[in-house]
Amino acid sequence: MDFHFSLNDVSPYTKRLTPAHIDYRIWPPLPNESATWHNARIENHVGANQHGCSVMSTDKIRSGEIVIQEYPQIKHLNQSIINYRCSQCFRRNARIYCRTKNCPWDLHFCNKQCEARHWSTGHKWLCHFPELSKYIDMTQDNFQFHTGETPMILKAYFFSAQSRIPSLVSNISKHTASDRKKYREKAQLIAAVLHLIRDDAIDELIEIQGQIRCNTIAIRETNHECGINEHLGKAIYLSASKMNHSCDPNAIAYFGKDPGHDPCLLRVRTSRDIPSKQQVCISYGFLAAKHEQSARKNSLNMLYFFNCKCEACQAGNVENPAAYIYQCQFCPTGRLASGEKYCKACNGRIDWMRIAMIEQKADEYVEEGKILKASKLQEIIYHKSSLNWGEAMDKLGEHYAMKENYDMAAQCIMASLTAVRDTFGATSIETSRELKKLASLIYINLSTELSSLRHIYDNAKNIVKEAIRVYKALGLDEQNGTEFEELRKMQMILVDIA
Ligand SMILES: C[S@@+](CC[C@H](N)C(=O)[O-])C[C@H]1O[C@@H](n2cnc3c(N)ncnc32)[C@H](O)[C@@H]1O
Repeated sequence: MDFHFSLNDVSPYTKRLTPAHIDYRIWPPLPNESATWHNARIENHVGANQHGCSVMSTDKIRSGEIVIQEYPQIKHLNQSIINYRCSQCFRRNARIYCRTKNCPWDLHFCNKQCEARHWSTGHKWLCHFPELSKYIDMTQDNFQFHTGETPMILKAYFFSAQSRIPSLVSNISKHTASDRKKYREKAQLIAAVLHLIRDDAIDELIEIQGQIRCNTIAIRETNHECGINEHLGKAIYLSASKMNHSCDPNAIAYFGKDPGHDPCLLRVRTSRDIPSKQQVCISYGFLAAKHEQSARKNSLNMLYFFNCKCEACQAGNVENPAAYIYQCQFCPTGRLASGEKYCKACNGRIDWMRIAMIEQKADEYVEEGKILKASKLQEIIYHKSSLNWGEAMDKLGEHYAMKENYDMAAQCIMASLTAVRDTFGATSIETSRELKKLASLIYINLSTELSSLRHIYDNAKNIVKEAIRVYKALGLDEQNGTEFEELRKMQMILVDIA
């Protein structure tokens, strides 16, 4: 990456400020945003198979309980939305400018309080340095995205007058040589512009970029009306960042809506019951149910610099449902991964040539929009618990729904729900989506076919009830309020009909 800025460029600016002015002690302390764990605590493990700190349950935790709610210690709004989102609270409709005329950072705020808070927690200081915004942050590549923009690095550097974020891992020795070179270049430029006087400033600024890269959480907001998941920015949560990754996580991190609708408030909820003294883990984006083990390992190594030792990976021999998509040609139970010569259940020799031909023809039909024909072929080759079968049934369900045949559509989504539930578990985001779809279809059916009402009525009641349970267990009742309200209304109407 080119910074378009050399150290020679620094001198005209640094003349304006002496090292004493820029000494780190004048940076305002950041407010302490630490959070409390419920039925869990951070423990420090030392040992061969351990990965530093982790979060352990101190008591039995029930599925759906919130283990932590936390505001970020350091956050940064996505550069592409600074014109309409508040740089302090990330809310929409930001119209107030920074108090400095011609603020080099071009920030917007939703009200004077947000502007004042941003000003007093570092912006007052950054406003003196147009060169930091113009030269260092002008490149918007992936590298910048991962390491954090200059304000984030500086807030971390001056955090509580310490020189790096306390106790966060950086795994710096595992980052690639070329990335470390880029960290050094950026650290040198920052140190030169700010005239940092500490001998170890450069090393600390490098370490911080590693810490940001290994611990930042992307803040997202889902607009449920149009289904868009907007990336608002990134942040460091000092307590939640102690949670390790698992490819089969027992907790989910999300940005819920608190009464004040703070888009940056992070919540972590358990997605199944957790016995006492067990690790509470989230997923950093890779799931055993969805991604193959080698792909997960490679991605985690590349993005976060660790070799995953979660229980799902340790088990090793656990069959990855995502890989076992085919149905044995001879027995109803056999489930096969691509290329396996024999079925483990009946020992039958598999004819892969035939499977490949059927699959290719089915794909052609899908491309031509002949969904019904495609599904007839897919039914022959895909296992009924596989996601491929789930997707096929989803498409067919859509096809019937377009033709207003809601009964058939509901039957297809029921098959898709079975595959998704078998893959991701009964209490999972994926299952909740299928349940919601199915509840809506059965509900429409209920209102359009009053004559055959009885046979679908019980079904509707059970599906809506199950959807409500899953939404509550995963915190989707708050996170996805509009949909939850719809389910609630359906439930009330179903009771009235009875
Ligand atoms: C956000 S931190 C989690 C807390 C960290 N264990 C600590 O001591 O602060 C992420 C780092 O923890 C370690 N880690 C997390 N999950 C892991 C896993 N499943 N296997 C091995 N190391 C893991 C890696 O070093 C990773 O970069």
